[in-house]
Amino acid sequence: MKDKFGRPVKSIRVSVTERCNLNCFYCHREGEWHRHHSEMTPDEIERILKIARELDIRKVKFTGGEPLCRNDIVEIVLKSAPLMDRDVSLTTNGTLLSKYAYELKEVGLDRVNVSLDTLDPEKYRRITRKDMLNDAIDGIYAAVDAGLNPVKLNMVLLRGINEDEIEDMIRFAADTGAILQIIELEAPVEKEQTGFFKKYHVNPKFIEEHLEKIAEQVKYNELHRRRRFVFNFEGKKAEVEIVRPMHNSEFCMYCTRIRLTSDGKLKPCLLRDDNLVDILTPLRSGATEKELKDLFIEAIMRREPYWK
Ligand SMILES: Nc1nc2c(ncn2[C@@H]2O[C@H](COP(=O)(O)OP(=O)(O)OP(=O)(O)O)[C@@H](O)[C@H]2O)c(=O)[nH]1
Ligand code: SF4
Ligand code: SF4
Repeated sequence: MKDKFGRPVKSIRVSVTERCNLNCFYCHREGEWHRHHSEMTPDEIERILKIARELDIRKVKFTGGEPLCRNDIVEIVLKSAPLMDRDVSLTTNGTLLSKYAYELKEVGLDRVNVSLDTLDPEKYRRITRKDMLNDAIDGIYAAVDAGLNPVKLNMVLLRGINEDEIEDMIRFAADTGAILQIIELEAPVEKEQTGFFKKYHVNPKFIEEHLEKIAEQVKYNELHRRRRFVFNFEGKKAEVEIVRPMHNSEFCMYCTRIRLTSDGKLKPCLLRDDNLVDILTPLRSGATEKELKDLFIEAIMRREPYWK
């Protein structure tokens, strides 16, 4: 199904919890700024995903907070995977992944993105306020070993903190067989002028320009219209994607995602909080499938590109 701007909706990002065992200073919490404690059950998630599937949404990504903080995450994936035949993935900070990677693979998880901004324990502590770098690294190795493929590493570029680690991160990703995603710090327009954003934001365009020169192959990520640069790094194959969401009208033009917040609201855009559609409350009060599907369609119709 397409929205008013002709953009098809192909994937859903389901936040299963807003809890997290880390506390990164820049966290955008998948755009969930309202604090709440209610979470959807695996059966409720399954019911909502069935409706998504009827609307031809066939890819799901589980997010949080930290999705592995849910001790029923395996059940959630087990129930959801058969509905989404194309791509079942999860974005995690990796610290609990060595415990779950094999089981998640078994119940239908295809791939995983792991947040890793630095390989320096001191900087990791500064960013996440926790001393868990080794747990995250163990989680990455477990994910590769379990056959989750691809494993992507998400590195948010932070001025004055990890700009000097790009080579080390490329080396680590190439050594582990992971794809490195270098991500621009992002914020909605009203937060763009804050001291915080100005202090840490770096435009990663210069990295893209450099990779354009050295790449042996440029693959095209059809899902996001992002380019993936493949090159030889110290004798190993390295793959790097640059995620540049800020003021990127192309990124929004080809946005095919809708979100479901952990308290059951359909969220048409990461950067907006004023157009949510509550689907969980009607579901809990006995709404029919038709009524729930209409709510889903309403949320799709509220989608609009953020950067135009
Ligand atoms: N503006 C915007 N940024 C997004 C959106 N989805 C993801 N991002 C950015 O991309 C970063 C990485 O997100 P991931 O959850 O790893 O997913 P992804 O890389 O977009 O997706 P895949 O490559 O399919 O795994 C996030 O931290 C955001 O900065 C979105 O819908 N809108
Ligand atoms: S690990 Fe992710 S969800 Fe948790 S605090 Fe850091 S950025 Fe936020
Ligand atoms: S419209 Fe743009 S900002 Fe909003 S979710 Fe899609 S890509 Fe992100």
